[in-house]
Amino acid sequence: MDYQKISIQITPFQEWLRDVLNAQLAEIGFDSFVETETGFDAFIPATSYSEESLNEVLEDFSGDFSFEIQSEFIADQNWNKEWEKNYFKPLMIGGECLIRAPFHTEYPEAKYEIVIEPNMAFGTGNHETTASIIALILQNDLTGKTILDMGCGTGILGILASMKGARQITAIDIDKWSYEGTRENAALNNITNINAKQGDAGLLGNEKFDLIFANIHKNVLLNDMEAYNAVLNAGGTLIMSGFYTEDIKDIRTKAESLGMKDAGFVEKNNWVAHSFIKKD
Ligand SMILES: C[S@@+](CC[C@H](N)C(=O)[O-])C[C@H]1O[C@@H](n2cnc3c(N)ncnc32)[C@H](O)[C@@H]1O
Repeated sequence: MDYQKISIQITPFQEWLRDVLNAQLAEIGFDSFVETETGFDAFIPATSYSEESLNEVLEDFSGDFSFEIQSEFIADQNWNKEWEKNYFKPLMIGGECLIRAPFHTEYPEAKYEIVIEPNMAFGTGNHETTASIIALILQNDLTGKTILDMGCGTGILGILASMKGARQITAIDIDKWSYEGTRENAALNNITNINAKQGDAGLLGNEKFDLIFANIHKNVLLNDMEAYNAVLNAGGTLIMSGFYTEDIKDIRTKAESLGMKDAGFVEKNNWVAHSFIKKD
């Protein structure tokens, strides 16, 4: 797929504005964001890009802020190179989980080493939401557990769960790149117990899980939480992420209305990963 890369510098720079713009641009089709010192780079499939829609989003803030915008067309075959060159560096989380690409040659040793082939799927550990869930997984023994990884992206969470002893992982993503990426990344890491599927909560059936990750976004979580709850074993944990601190109340209200118990949350740069336990 060809992509359009839009680099935006914000003056005066405000982190909260970067988060707000990322959320609003996601609504008009941008699907990946990379933070820069005074702004961010945003990526959108070239066929979905509309300069007019972008300007409409920025106009709302133009009274208080100015934006310097650069636009670059990235042909399909250049994407990996672009990523490799600029963004994806070996990353250590919690002192024991290293995430790297196959092309990295220098990296520290780690107890868990995850190799991710960068493509258009989300999930290299660089985003706060992924990093927070990885940190939570590292704190737990998953031996023998069954896992559902909703919105699996690169498959990174399911791969770590498998390395931590999970028995079987179902990984679902609505996006074809992510579904294919999860299969490829599982193979790259010699993981054989991840069953990747393309789709959404509509694919969930009778199979039950001990632990569910859903790092998607607020609206999908609110909409599909009932379906996640329905396939969670009693006493099992649902970890949701992909929303902001100010959204905790809505997420919690919905979870509690379904009979789940608040099991705490972690917060990183205003991004939240919230755990809930299904009552026995
Ligand atoms: C923020 S990424 C998370 C990727 C990875 N799990 C991680 O933690 O880094 C969200 C993923 O959810 C997928 N997604 C969006 N809506 C979905 C839905 N309704 N059901 C399943 N997956 C969805 C997107 O395609 C994307 O890959």
